[in-house]
Amino acid sequence: MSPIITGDFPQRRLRRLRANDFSRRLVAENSLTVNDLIYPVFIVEGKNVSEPITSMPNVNRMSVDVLLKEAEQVAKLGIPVLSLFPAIDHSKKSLLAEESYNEDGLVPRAVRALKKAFPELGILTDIALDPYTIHGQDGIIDDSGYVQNDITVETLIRQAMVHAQAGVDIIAPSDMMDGRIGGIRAELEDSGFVNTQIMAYSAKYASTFYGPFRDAVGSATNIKGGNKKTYQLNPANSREALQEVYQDLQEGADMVMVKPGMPYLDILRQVKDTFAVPTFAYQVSGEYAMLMAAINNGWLTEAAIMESLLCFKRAGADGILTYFAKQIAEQLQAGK
Ligand SMILES: NCc1[nH]cc(CCC(=O)O)c1CC(=O)O
Ligand SMILES: [Mg+2]
Repeated sequence: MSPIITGDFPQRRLRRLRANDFSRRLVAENSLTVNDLIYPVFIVEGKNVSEPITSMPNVNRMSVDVLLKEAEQVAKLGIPVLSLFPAIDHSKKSLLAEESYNEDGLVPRAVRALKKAFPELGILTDIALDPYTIHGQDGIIDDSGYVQNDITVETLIRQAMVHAQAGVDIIAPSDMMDGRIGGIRAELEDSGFVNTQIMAYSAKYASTFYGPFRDAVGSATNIKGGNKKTYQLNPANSREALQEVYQDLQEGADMVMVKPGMPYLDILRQVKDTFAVPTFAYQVSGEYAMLMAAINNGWLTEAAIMESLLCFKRAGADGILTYFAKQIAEQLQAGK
């Protein structure tokens, strides 16, 4: 180790700087600010709808009118980005997921309403077919149930273009098909959307921690005992995650993401150190559910939330998608 940062007791008492609040703050290596937050929300059709999600306490599915009120608070708090996840009525789901590229669908309508009311608030949309397929898989399946890559990518491109036309700021493909970033980027360029940003869910693992999300968007019952192991990464792997990130960057991603968050902090650190690009982490629904369950039982205090988010910063995240975004922004604003 460098002599500059080593030193032996008692010349160097490491506890000295920890003795006061002022010096702990002064020497803190990382901090969380409101600028690090992306707030994921669930949307549904209807008016004045706000329905609770059992496995995600305090998170509701909102109709667009309710979302606009929520977005006003989000913008006031200074949260940079809101990310939209639709729960689609079962009658609109199909094998080919045609509703995913309906110009008058729930997501494009929500994007247009949000961009009109709050032009400064960044809007991110998820690109994947799972809210729109009857089986809950992220793509189009063949007779054996296998998710087919290339025809799925064609549909994802259509979905992305509909979102771009609605005015979305950030397109975030979460489907893990090969080549989708390149396909979407080429079509955006050809259509003049040169400044539409892409945040790629690059290192997305086949995780059980997405369970509560699948309840929230209503794909859980559809996917039944199924899984997404033929396209999402194996939790045993890390070298492969770097290859995924490399490909997405080569194909035109502006930002990359690691998902889930806390169980994959090692991947986050490796991605940041290897590529030095804007890198995000998703504190997913299962992580939210775990923390809320423990907090609501009195087994953990609420301070666990801030600690969990700070760990992402320490591991190299430039920002975090978290269902706690609004709550934490309020806490930060209050100076706590
Ligand atoms: N492609 C859909 C998608 N986009 C974000 C999440 C998970 C988010 C969360 O758990 O909070 C998922 C679920 C999945 O891949 O099954
Ligand atoms: Mg890939």
